[in-house]
Amino acid sequence: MLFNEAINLQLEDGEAIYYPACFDKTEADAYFKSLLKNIAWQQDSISLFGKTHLQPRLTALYANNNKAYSYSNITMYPNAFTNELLSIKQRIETICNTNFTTCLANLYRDGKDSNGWHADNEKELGNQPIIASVSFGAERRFHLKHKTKKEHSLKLTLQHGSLLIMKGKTQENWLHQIPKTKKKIAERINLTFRIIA
Ligand SMILES: O=C(O)CCC(=O)C(=O)O
Ligand SMILES: [Fe+2]
Repeated sequence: MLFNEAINLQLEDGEAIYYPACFDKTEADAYFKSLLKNIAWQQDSISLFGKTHLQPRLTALYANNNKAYSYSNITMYPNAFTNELLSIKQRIETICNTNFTTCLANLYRDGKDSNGWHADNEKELGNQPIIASVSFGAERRFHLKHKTKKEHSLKLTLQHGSLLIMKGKTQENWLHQIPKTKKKIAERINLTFRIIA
């Protein structure tokens, strides 16, 4: 595989590009290990359909401003970026030609952890947001489906050290999820860089 090969996922009414090897194995191994230890992981409760549940994964928010991020009835307040997150941010900013303000980190502890169907369409993200999603650790399946054109859907495996960029009308027209899996799998860290201005 070419280093930093870019694969355009050719989304109908959207735009997504996948870089299977944005970080090489040595870098990705090191980032995984230290992010697991150093991120301020927490498990929040969310309200869905009038019921309160613990979120099926751990999360943390980092930013270079003090703007909160609210979704599923929770409001997260940011920590200041660590040097490590800043170095990851810098790498993907060069690729995306974009300056990100905020990083939402997700830790999927095992196959029972997940992220249900959603679009990242909160109003603080603005119109046609660009979201850059970095994966370290165990590989997980990522599903995309068009909101109205049922024949358009896509499944891919997000690899250790990969980058997935979603932009344009993707959040307007598509939903995405990380489904649970019965496979015995290890932890996965995902970092989604966003702009909250
Ligand atoms: O874990 C992932 O790859 C997806 C995370 C995600 O969709 C989100 O945080 O909005
Ligand atoms: Fe998302």
